[in-house]
Amino acid sequence: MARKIGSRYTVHQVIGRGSAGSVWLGEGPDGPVAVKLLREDLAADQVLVGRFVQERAALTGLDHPHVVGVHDMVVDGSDLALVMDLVQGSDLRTRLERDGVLSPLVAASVIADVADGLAAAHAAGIVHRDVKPENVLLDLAAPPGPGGAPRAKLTDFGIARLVDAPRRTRATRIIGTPDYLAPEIIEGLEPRAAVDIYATATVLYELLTGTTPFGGGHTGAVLRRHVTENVPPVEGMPDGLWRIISECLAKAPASRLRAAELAARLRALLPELAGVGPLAVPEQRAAAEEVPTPGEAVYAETDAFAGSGTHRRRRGPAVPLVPGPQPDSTRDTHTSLRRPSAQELASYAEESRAQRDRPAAGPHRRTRAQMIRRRRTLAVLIAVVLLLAGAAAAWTAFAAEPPAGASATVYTGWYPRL
Ligand SMILES: Nc1ncnc2c1ncn2[C@@H]1O[C@H](COP(=O)(O)OP(=O)(O)OP(=O)(O)O)[C@@H](O)[C@H]1O
Repeated sequence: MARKIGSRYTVHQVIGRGSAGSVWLGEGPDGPVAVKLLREDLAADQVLVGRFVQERAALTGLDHPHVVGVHDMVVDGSDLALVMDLVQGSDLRTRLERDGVLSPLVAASVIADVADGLAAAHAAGIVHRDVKPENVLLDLAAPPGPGGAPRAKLTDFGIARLVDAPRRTRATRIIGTPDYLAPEIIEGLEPRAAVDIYATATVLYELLTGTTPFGGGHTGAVLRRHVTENVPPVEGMPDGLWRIISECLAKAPASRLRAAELAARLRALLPELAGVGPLAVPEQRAAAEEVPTPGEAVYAETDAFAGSGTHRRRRGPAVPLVPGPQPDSTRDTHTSLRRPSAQELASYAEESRAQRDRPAAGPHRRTRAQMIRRRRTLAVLIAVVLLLAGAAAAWTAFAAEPPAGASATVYTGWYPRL
């Protein structure tokens, strides 16, 4: 049913839902638009509305072919709406869920588009802070790129920061989606453009392999891996792509490529990626189903954050962006987390080293089948040990004589014959 938003826009039907509200197909004076209508509790927050108005110029000023443009912002009674370019297509998460992995050529082309969009934003002094497949829209109305790759547009610039601030950006809180968080954010540094590069490389890795490099298990484990672990090489990944990913996942922000460099390096690789088939990585895909490691609940602000691995977990409950009613989406989203203390990170580093020394490459590399096998072996071993112990106890109970004065009922174990 049609509904008026401000004096200039009419919305007709919901085309998507996120944690901050719903996205509607709408009509404006210049033609079709997408209208993101923020949740009522957010729209009623005067501080938040003030910040949106304040940042209006920055949000509406970004004009680039690989950025979803925000045309207008409407504050009207209980409605707070962002009027955007209407992108005819799906988001990258939906594509990834459909295809599992993308071919190196398509993945590199999509990420080159994203990096181009980021370069424009960074040049304007805007850090996205929540780059992830959900925030990349694929424009199926635009002529396709190399290898039939859909053209990509980055959306939701600065929205995470605006909606979360000012209540939840205290020094002890982290804003972002765990799998894509750069280590410096976890360690408490001010997020700069390099955090977007780290997240973009994470998305590229995910498009190629079906999982994020540090995701899987409990949120605390994910954050620890970002800070302490290096991503091991992936078999079959084209060398050029692997070098780019490794450089952009560098722990030191200054060592990462700039957005324009990333786009240029990826585009230069495209000719040699033509004809290279998608990677076969069945084992990693199953990793998302692993169970959390016990004792890793230290970071979780609410139970909803447990098991934040976003890869292949899209049907889990959505995590609310700010306190309030549950969002109507069924997807995970960005979260506000307690930042771990230096001591906690140090102890996780220690734990990580211990894990590395074990034969398995780490809990997030273990498949469900492997874990089930491990558990079965362990159960059989325990059963054998218990049986042997029981047999030994029974034998000694019959063979040994109780000490003088000892009651038979308290004599339960082996006792030396005197
Ligand atoms: N400009 C747009 N044009 C067309 N469809 C859009 C547009 N913006 C968003 N959508 C659709 O609406 C869905 C929800 O978008 P929204 O930005 O609200 O949430 P999200 O980014 O998926 O998740 P979250 O905001 O919780 O992180 C998207 O997945 C996409 O399918």
